[in-house]
Amino acid sequence: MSRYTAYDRYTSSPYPLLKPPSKHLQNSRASSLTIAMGSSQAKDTKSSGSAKSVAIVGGGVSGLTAAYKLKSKGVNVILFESEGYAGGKIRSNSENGFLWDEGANTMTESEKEAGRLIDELNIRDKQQFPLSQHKRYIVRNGKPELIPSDPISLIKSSILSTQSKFKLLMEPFMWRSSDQKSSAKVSDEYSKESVRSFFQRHFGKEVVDYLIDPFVAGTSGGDPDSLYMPYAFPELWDLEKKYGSIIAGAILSKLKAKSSDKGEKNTSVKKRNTRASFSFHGGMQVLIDSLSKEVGGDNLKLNSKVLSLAYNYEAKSPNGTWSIACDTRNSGTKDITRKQSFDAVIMTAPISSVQEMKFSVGRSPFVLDFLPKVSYLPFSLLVTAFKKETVQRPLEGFGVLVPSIEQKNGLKTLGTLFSSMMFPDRAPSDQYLYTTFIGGSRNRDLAGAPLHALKEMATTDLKKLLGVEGEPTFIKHIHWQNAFPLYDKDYNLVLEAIEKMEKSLPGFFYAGNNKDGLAVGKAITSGSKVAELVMSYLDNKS
Ligand SMILES: Cc1cc2nc3c(=O)[nH]c(=O)nc-3n(C[C@H](O)[C@H](O)[C@H](O)COP(=O)(O)OP(=O)(O)OC[C@H]3O[C@@H](n4cnc5c(N)ncnc54)[C@H](O)[C@@H]3O)c2cc1C
Ligand SMILES: C=Cc1c2[nH]c(c1C)Cc1[nH]c(c(CCC(=O)O)c1C)Cc1[nH]c(c(C)c1CCC(=O)O)Cc1[nH]c(c(C)c1C=C)C2
Repeated sequence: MSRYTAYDRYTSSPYPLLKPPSKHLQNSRASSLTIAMGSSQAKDTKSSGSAKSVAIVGGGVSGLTAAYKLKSKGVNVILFESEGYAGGKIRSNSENGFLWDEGANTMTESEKEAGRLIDELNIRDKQQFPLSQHKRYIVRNGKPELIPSDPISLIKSSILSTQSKFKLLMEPFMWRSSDQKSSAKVSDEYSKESVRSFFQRHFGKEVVDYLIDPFVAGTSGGDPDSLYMPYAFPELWDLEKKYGSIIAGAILSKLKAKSSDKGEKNTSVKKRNTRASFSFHGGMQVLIDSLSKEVGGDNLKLNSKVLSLAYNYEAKSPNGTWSIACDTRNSGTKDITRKQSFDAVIMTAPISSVQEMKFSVGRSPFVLDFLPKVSYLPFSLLVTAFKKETVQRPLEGFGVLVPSIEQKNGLKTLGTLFSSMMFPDRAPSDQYLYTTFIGGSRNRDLAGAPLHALKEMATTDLKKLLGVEGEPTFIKHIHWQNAFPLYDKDYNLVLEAIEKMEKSLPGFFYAGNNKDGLAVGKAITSGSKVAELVMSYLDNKS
């Protein structure tokens, strides 16, 4: 299974053996439909008999989920994917007894839609939970320290100074009842506050340096100065608005949720630990393969890079249709192909790709100059294996994260997943497999370093942290030039521009991780929700 992309460079080894819902946007959808269609057009067409057709652009997990959901409701779908494979930022690979993920390594069911999809696809029995997943490490003074997993062990641990522990204990005193008149003040004062400033106000600098900084690096590739609270942690941002203290707020809202759950039946989904991370036997690819199978090969147009989208309508008819032109040269076709007549379009390609596409409405071009430039984070992943006897201090668990401040101890990587400790069947039994992340907003330049330099960085850090000796027995390099969008200070402008596109273009919908959050579960929810919106749009279209 080897796949090379033009979009993201993939370099093979020279060693053969070797939680942000964009509520503002979701709420605005109903009004955008009214504007796009006019109230006189809103007729029920369920009984019209003719099947509707929808074009989906982008075959990542959000596009595949949208296609699967629509198809299961009887809608004709065609999914256009520029690469020769589906999955986008999810893909697994295997060679010589090793199996590794090149994009997302794990996911959770924090989003209900993710659990629902796994059940619908019938892949529950393929779920694979990492061994000792709660053992996660942070580097302090050059050494990996276990991150305490509950408040008592945090107080007991040596990961924070006494002063920081005291500040943590005092944070609940920032609490205000939600009906206090000044309740919105804190967040208003610090409107668009950076992640660093927010957590520093609540917990102090050391907590930011040793807990928040590595956490945001390990979940978004960002850093506390570039990320902004309303987009990076919308739930905590809202909790503060409501309660002042985030610890007290979290406890109170958990209690409220528990009491409102009491009446509900104890379903198997409810009993599941939705926060646990997992993959599948065969890697994250299992999810993609299963979705692709459901969507069906004929509906999945690979090697089809969308170049332009046109909304065509006739003066006297209220209902227009979309046509799409794509470059299919990679699939052996000589030319640009035009596919006609879709009732709606779901766009899941990154904004940077949308900016390269041409849009038109009738005979007029629809110019996208209002779409701001999105900043994307580059990454290199180094997958390495070492003979077990050459690793002096192997650690059990999920992985280790390196706080920025620890760069002073010569560490250059952002963190390493203990891939075969989590999933022992992914490497021969005499070897350990690791996945090391380099780059992100902390070290944009390092992400593009040549392989020999990246290999040196990864092995040097693994030597310091785990005591690996000698050369890796196996190495793979994956480079993502645009791994994640950075939800920075002005990300609201991007979200507003997406909303403007949706309002201005009839039957045009946007979904995916450039809008609704980075986690795989959020991309699934995004695809699922957009399919529902499209269904109600189609039902209202005559
Ligand atoms: C290295 C890495 C590690 C990650 N780790 C995790 C993790 O452990 N857990 C987790 O929950 N999430 C993780 N993520 C994030 C998660 O994988 C992504 O956010 C999610 O998969 C995005 O899905 P998507 O469908 O929104 O976008 P994408 O997967 O980016 O899909 C968009 C698709 O659009 C296609 N496209 C672009 N332009 C065009 C065009 N012109 N025409 C047609 N198609 C086009 C692209 O080829 C792509 O397939 C990770 C991501 C990366 C990169
Ligand atoms: C060091 C860099 C990275 C590592 N993984 C990612 C990066 C950038 C990418 C990533 N990992 C997760 C997500 C989803 C985030 C979400 O909102 O759920 C993304 C985009 C999953 C994840 N990884 C870590 C945590 C705490 C989570 C959240 C889910 C969970 O709790 O399991 C921590 C972590 N990431 C990396 C390492 C080495 C590590 C911890 C030791 C690598």
